[in-house]
Amino acid sequence: MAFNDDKLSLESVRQSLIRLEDTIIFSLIERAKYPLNSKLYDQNLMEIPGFSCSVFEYFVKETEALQSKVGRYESEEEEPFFPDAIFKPDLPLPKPPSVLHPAEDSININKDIWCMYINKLLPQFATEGDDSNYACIASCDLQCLQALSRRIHYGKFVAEVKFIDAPQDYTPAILAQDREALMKLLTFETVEEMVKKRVKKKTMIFAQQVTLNDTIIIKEEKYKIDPSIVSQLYADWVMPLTKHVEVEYLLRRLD
Ligand SMILES: C=C(O[C@@H]1C=C(C(=O)O)C=C[C@H]1O)C(=O)O
Repeated sequence: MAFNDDKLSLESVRQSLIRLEDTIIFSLIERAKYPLNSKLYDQNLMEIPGFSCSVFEYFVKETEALQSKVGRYESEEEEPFFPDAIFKPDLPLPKPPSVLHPAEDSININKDIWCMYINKLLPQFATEGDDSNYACIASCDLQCLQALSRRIHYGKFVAEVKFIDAPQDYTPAILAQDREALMKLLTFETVEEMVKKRVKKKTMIFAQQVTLNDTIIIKEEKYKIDPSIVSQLYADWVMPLTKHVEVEYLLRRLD
């Protein structure tokens, strides 16, 4: 994404984050087609030979194992949800370029993203019920989780460009391992306000019911997903977790 450009810049990284908003909103709209289907996430629903987990966890482990063989996790933009269940790629594909400090490898907050998504976010927008569409729903959930994880771990790239642009500002706080000072330095409240507003506006557009008559229905109850849930998701989780990743990366930037 941003590093396909000649030069990694805060502008190019922010453009990638803006594009990722579309991916997140569309994947949530897809998931919202289905009811909650809570059995999918039940750890004790059934015995899966060789696994001791929910059907969804089994689906994610097996999918990540396959995707790892084709090199998904060779990219600095991708983090697995189950790092212990992935493989080294078995195809001789070229590796994406590396632009981050090697310490990036130690930062993976997917456990927090998983808990937030299943326990907090899904119940807000998935209707109660069970339609037995487990495989389709698991696939939608994984799309949502991968998009959210990519966006949040993109904080590593944001932190890298911020450090490169102003090492004199960040170095003292890194040497002092001062999380609070780093958080203050990397926070741009006006940008965050714009993100929340843009995400709400995009959801209002993408989640409309489009018909062939001229009247586009924009009543709140007709949106495929409530736009305020998505902007709240950004305010409460996506941006704070992105900043958490930024701080964690910067703390290790001079290792
Ligand atoms: C990602 C950035 O860092 C911080 C996090 C933001 C976000 O998650 O959208 C926005 C502004 C900053 O407070 C950025 O500066 O663009």
